[in-house]
Amino acid sequence: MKNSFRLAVLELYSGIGGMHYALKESGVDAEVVAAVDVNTTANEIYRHNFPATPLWSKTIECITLDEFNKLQFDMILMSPPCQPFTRIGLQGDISDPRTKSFLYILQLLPRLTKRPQFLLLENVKGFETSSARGSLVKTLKDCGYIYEEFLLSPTNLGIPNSRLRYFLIARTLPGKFSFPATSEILETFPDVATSESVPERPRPTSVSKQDQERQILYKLETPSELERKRSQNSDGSIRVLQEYLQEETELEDVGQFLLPPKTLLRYALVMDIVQPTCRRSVCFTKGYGHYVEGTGSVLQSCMNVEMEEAFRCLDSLSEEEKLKQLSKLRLRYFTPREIANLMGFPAHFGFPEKTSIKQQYRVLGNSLNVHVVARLIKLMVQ
Ligand SMILES: C[S@@+](CC[C@H](N)C(=O)[O-])C[C@H]1O[C@@H](n2cnc3c(N)ncnc32)[C@H](O)[C@@H]1O
Repeated sequence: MKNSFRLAVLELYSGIGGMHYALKESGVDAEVVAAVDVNTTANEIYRHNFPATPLWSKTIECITLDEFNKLQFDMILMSPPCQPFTRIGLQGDISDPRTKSFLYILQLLPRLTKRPQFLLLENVKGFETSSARGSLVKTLKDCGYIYEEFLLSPTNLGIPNSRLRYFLIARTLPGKFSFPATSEILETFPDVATSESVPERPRPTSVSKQDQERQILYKLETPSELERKRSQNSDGSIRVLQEYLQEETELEDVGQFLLPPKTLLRYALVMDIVQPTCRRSVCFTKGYGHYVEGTGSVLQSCMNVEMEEAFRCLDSLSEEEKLKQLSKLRLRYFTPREIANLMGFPAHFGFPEKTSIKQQYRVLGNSLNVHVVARLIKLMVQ
């Protein structure tokens, strides 16, 4: 029987349950009454971690109004497919078939016998200029909601990972948010005094003048990219990557995460390489571990060698010599567990034994930063 104080939550496009973890972390007294997703692998992982949650393995558009009404939910948490809105994609927006289920939800909202009090949506940067966002905002206004939009990244909370995403939180009138609502898209948390998000161990790493002078463009990077990375690494309000890494002794087979020779030779100059002492990493996407370029950072796991030394005069070397030189860095992929750490998944989150590493990267790349969403849920409800 439903506890009358506990909020009933509908988790749409539930994937591996990033929203569910965020809900738990938010401390809001709530229970997921149904999670919906069509992806078999994601659903197996969801079930593995939330065996007691009703998981509907079907497409959203085949769920009837009646079935939704029966759930009596107070909150919707959802991350609709983002491919129709990605800046590098075709931006099919509402004409992309993958937006169909989202438009179906917008049609249902005014027809529900009891409208949910709260709604949170996550999507990629790019969604804010889409027609889908226009339809969402119109529906919310027509249904008597107030809303606030955000463009946030885990770096806003001192986490050394970029994952800039669009978020919208909404609640029904006459309720109001605890912060002054604006018509702007907020790029920081309204309630986060900077000191609150600063982690315990920020030690600003100042780059010495001598080091700066030694920095040369040995990779295919523009001077402004290099400068951006340097300034991120010296931002003491961000934690260091080391805090999110596994001990190599913890890894069953570290060899499987080392970059294979072919990849080293082909992509060394375009990879985003970070060290454990860095305060940054780029967004991990679903192609991580499979494609190298633009899918996430790789880690230099041997620190006895300067990166600059490994890349010196690379062009003039034979393939064999090149490989020998680059191998000294022991470049490896972040493990799925390390990516889960950066994305805020708790230590007890796990994968069923049969989930391959490739599948783990894929579902994590599709998921979200739990800490960022937890903070937004709290902000929406309080
Ligand atoms: C961006 S991911 C959401 C990830 C999720 N928040 C998580 O933490 O893993 C989108 C998810 O929507 C699911 N999906 C896409 N279209 C769907 C539909 N029409 N009905 C149900 N699920 C759908 C995909 O299988 C995918 O898992």
